[in-house]
Amino acid sequence: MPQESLQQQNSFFTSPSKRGLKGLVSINKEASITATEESFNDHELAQRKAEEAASRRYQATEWLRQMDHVAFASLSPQPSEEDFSLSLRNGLILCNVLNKVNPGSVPKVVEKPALAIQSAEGAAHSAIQYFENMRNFLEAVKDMQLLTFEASDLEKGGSSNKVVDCILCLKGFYEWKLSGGVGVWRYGGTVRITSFPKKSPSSIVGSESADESLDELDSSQYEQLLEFLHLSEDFLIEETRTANALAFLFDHFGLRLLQAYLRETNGIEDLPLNAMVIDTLLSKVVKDFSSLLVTQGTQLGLFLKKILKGDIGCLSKREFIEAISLYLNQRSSLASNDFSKFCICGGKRDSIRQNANYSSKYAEVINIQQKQLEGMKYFFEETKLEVQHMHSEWEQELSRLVHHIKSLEVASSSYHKVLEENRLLYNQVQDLKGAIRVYCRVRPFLPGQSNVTSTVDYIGENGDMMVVNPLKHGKDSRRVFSFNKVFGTSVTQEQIYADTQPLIRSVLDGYNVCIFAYGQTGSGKTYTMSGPDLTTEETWGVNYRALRDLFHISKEREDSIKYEVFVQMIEIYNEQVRDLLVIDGSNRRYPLINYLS
Ligand SMILES: Nc1ncnc2c1ncn2[C@@H]1O[C@H](COP(=O)(O)OP(=O)(O)OP(=O)(O)O)[C@@H](O)[C@H]1O
Repeated sequence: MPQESLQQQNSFFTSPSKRGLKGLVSINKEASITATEESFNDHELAQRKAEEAASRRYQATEWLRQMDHVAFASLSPQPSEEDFSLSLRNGLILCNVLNKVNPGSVPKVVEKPALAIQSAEGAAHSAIQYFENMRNFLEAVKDMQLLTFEASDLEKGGSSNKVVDCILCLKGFYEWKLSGGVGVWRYGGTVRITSFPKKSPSSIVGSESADESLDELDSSQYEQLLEFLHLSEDFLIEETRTANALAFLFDHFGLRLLQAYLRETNGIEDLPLNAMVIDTLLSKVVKDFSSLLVTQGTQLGLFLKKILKGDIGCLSKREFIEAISLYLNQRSSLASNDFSKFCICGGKRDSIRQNANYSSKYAEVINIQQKQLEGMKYFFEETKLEVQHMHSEWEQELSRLVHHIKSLEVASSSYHKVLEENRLLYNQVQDLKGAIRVYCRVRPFLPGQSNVTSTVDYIGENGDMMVVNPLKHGKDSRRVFSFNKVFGTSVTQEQIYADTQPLIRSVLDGYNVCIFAYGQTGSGKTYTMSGPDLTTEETWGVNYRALRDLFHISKEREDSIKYEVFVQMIEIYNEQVRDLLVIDGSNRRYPLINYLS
């Protein structure tokens, strides 16, 4: 459908690649519109075109009325085509509006409201009187490379559509400028390419509503079209850079803002950062970024006007470009103007554009580096604080440890003192008990000796023992012997060792101790000193129990004292000393030492 095709063409602001393609697409669609139009009812089509033209005319009129008080007074909100042309024919409204859009474009405007007689009869006189206005307006518009029209288009039989196109184009340019002049601009839904050939046929560039169909394109227009498409490619490259820079700026700024929200918004940590929350935050960021662009554009405009000393009201093109260069240099030196290169639209002199690009790129690099530096500085400060904090914590911990160690030292020295005292007392007790102690153990009868009568008559608690000699009579038959202690036949190995054990500890405190068994053959010396069964701990004799305690105590004291234990086991038999630890059966004579641990 033709209407749909037009809507599709009018409803985009797409990526550069899509826009690059659009030049071709729009022409093809216009051709298809022309072909399809024939199948439509002529009347219906004409009516629709008239409605569309009227709608665009009202749109242009509304804007003119907003921009200029003369237009407000002389133009009705919805003028007929004739009234519209008549009101604009003297060029006064157009010049006034153009000077507002681009101050100084028409330096001299013939302004005699009294003579602005709005009547069909006075049109010729008015056209002559204000011919200068119209000429100046058309030249200025052409200089600005906007859509233009012929003066005759405002006369009877002329095409007011071209005039409407020119005004809407001017409107689009004005709005684009107000929003900061970034990138490309559009009017009536059509992207305006800001790059033109030296002799640009501005009347066809981007003019969707032009009445001409593809069929009507003559060869020169076709060449112009090809030139336009070629230039579109150049523009495409330039615009891709612009788009990349904008994408970078947005990413940088957007992510910074997002980061700031996440850091500074209270209670955000309670929110689950799911896709919906991220989307919401990002849409807020996008909104902020958009408003920043608009604000920045407005401020830029104000700043430029200030630099240009707006009260002068007019400057030559060269002066204006010089002022922009000056402004860019100032902004570059401040290293904070990411948008500077977009302030100059395409189509200007190459040298100016290159300077602006270099300046802008330089500013961009400096800006990025400065931001990185700021980030590093911030990070450095944070790390420094962290290190200082850790340092003070370590110092506190260290002083606590030093204090603790000192108190331990004090406690340790006291402990050693007490321990020493304890040892002294202990060994004094052992001395008091007697340096030489003699114990007597009575061996039970061996199996098979049950009929024999024991010679031990009585064993006293104080170490006395009475022995009966059946071969003697009277007083001589009984004799009493005194020992430190007498152990009866039922005493266990453990009980025997209990009286010996304290002496083992004295050995480790540096006292000399000697334990030996004495008695006739078969009296139980081996039984008492070694024990009948080494595999059973219960039956261990004095030797093994003493060694076990020695190793146990030396283990307990290993942190403070290191003991070396040597063992030797000897037997004195028939007045000969023999080594009992020799295992080859040679019974080598003393001294021979075996090292145990
Ligand atoms: N208190 C005891 N209870 C039970 N049996 C014992 C006791 N003392 C010794 N005997 C037993 O008496 C026997 C002789 O003991 P043992 O060999 O110890 O004597 P001895 O003095 O070492 O002899 P020798 O001097 O000839 O070596 C062994 O059979 C031993 O088991």
